[in-house]
Order: sequence, then C-alpha cells, then structure tokens
Amino acid sequence: MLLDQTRLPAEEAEFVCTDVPALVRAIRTLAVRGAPLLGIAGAYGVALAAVRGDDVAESAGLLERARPTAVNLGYGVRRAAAAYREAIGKGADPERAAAVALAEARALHREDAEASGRMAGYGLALLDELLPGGGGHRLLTHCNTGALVSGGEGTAFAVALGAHREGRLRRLWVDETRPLLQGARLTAYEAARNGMPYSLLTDNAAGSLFAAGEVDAVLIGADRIAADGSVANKVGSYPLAVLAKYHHVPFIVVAPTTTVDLDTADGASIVVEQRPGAEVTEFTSLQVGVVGADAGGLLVAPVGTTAYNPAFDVTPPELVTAIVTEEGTISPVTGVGLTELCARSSQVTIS
Ligand SMILES: CSC[C@H]1O[C@H](OP(=O)(O)O)[C@H](O)[C@@H]1O
Repeated sequence: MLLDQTRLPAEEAEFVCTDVPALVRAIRTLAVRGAPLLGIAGAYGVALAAVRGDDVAESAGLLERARPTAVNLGYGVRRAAAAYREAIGKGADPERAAAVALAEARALHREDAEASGRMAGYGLALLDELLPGGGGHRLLTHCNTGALVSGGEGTAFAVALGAHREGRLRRLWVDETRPLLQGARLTAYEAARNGMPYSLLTDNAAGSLFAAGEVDAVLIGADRIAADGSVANKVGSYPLAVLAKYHHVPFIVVAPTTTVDLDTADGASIVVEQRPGAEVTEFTSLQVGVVGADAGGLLVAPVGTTAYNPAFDVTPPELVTAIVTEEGTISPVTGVGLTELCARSSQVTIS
C-alpha cells in the first residue's frame, strides 16, 4: 500500500502496486518520491517481483532505471536483488528466496527510520554549535524531506521538527519548489500536521529573505553526494547555496549514508534527471494535489513553449557548510570525512 504523493495535500489517496511496472510508473510520476523512500520502495519492488515469480534481474533493472539521480534507488534495488541471488545460490527455492528479499527490504526500511532519528540528533547539535543564543531558529528548507521521503521522520525536515519539539523553531521558511511544488504541497502539509510555525514563499523570494537577515540556516536533503562532497538535490538548491555563502548563512545538507556515492568522483559526474517541459509550461497530473484533478493541462505558458526542466542541480563542496548523516557530521570542504562516515555506517555492502 502506497500513498500517492501527487494527490497531496488535497487528498490522502492510497494505492496498491501489484507489479513492478506499476511501481516504476509511480516512481516516474513522483507518486512515490524522495531519495531514501526510493531506495526502500525499490527494495520492496524486487521482493514483489520475486513473490510474483517474475524475472528478478529484469525487474531490478527496470526499477534502477526509473530515475537516475537518487543513488538510494539503485542501492535499495541492488541490495534486495543480491539477497535474493545469494539465497538462490545457497539452494533456497524461489519462494524462500523471495522471503529473503522481503526481509532485506524490511531491514532497509527499519535502518532508514533509525537513521532519520540519528540525523535529527546530529543536526540539532550542529544548530546549537552554529547558532548560539536563544530566540529560536529561522530555518529555510527546499523541496520536501519529511516522513514522506523516509522510513522515519525524514532528513532535513526531521531536524527542523526536532527543533520545533524543543521549542527552538522560530520559523520554518518553506520554498514552494517549482515546478512540482513539493514544498507547497508536501512540506507545508507536513509542517501543518506537526503544528510547526511555517511560511510558504515562492522560490524567487528566498533572496529577499536572506537580504532581510531573516534566515539563520538553510536545511536541505540530497539525492546523491559525490566523493568530493558535491551535492545533487532538487533544482533550486544551488542558488540557495550561493545566497547562503554571500550572506554568511550556514548551508546544511542532511542525508543518510545511503545517499553518499563514493563511486561518483565529483559533481560533474552526477547524472541530473531532465524531466518533461510540460511540468513547467502547464499544470500536469503531477500537480493535481494542489490544483485539483480537473486542472490537469491548465496552461502556464503559450502552447508550443519549450522548457528547460532539470529535476536537480549540483552544489559544489565549497558552498556546503556541513553534511549531517546518521554516522555524524562533516564539513565537506575537505571531502575526506565522507569516506570515514561511510566506513562507520552499518550500511550493507552489496556483493
Ligand atoms: C531527502 S530525499 C528528498 C529529496 O528528493 C527530492 O526529489 P524528488 O521530489 O524529485 O524525489 C528532493 O531532491 C529532496 O531533497
């Protein structure tokens, strides 16, 4: 059972994926989205294929290719597929091997929930260090990084939620995050559900908030962190990093070690997903959660308008103040700390 995130916040619509092609469609349309959740869903997708008796290797390939940037997807898929192959190799029948793949998916789900709690703790400690003094923090976040993308309470959002619970959140500034409005539709939804003091802003209004001295720190998630500390995240993250640097505001990335990809050397090597221009030039089915089902196809620009629509951008390490993981926090200017953090991780290595 999955929650269709394209229908939020208008409705909490659940759906059942009965085969891998349906799950691939859900991932591609962002009904299921967010790096850690993509890894969890990918692992469950492999188990689904195994239970159905489908070709597990072929299904794993379809899932891995569903979206290219979030490294977690490939990790979750390969981890469950490796567990299945190992069980078969040890003589298990397909039914037993399917159960092993499902157990691996459940383990990843559980580990991500635990990682979310630990990241919140490390993130709050970092805010204490970087933002001394009382009065509460004014935190700006981009896209959506809460429970909707996680086995737990999320990544960057979980830090803001922790600050709120401790009475230390003065304001959560929520970027709407065009074109698919993950901030307006999903982060605002999660902040409201948690009773957090939040305000929505258009992405292009962020600069004036920094200029007014209204932002104490930026908290964002990540989809892939390269070995040099470059961070791929929702498009619009890089401009926030430049603004933060110019205004001497901490720019903090919060992500589990499953988002770190030491096999990708640097930001230039990260594949950035290019999405359909229609998501920019009109309201598509992916935004119905905010514009209503009958608005699909509502034009934002003249018919025939072409659009540039990268789903992510890449922030270089020199613009990142710190990367918070479940294994601790590093300043990636050196890039060295990531290898050490990943070495500490209980993350299963895939043979
Ligand atoms: C902490 S993972 C959430 C991450 O995923 C989002 O991308 P998408 O909505 O396209 O799946 C965005 O990059 C968030 O930072």
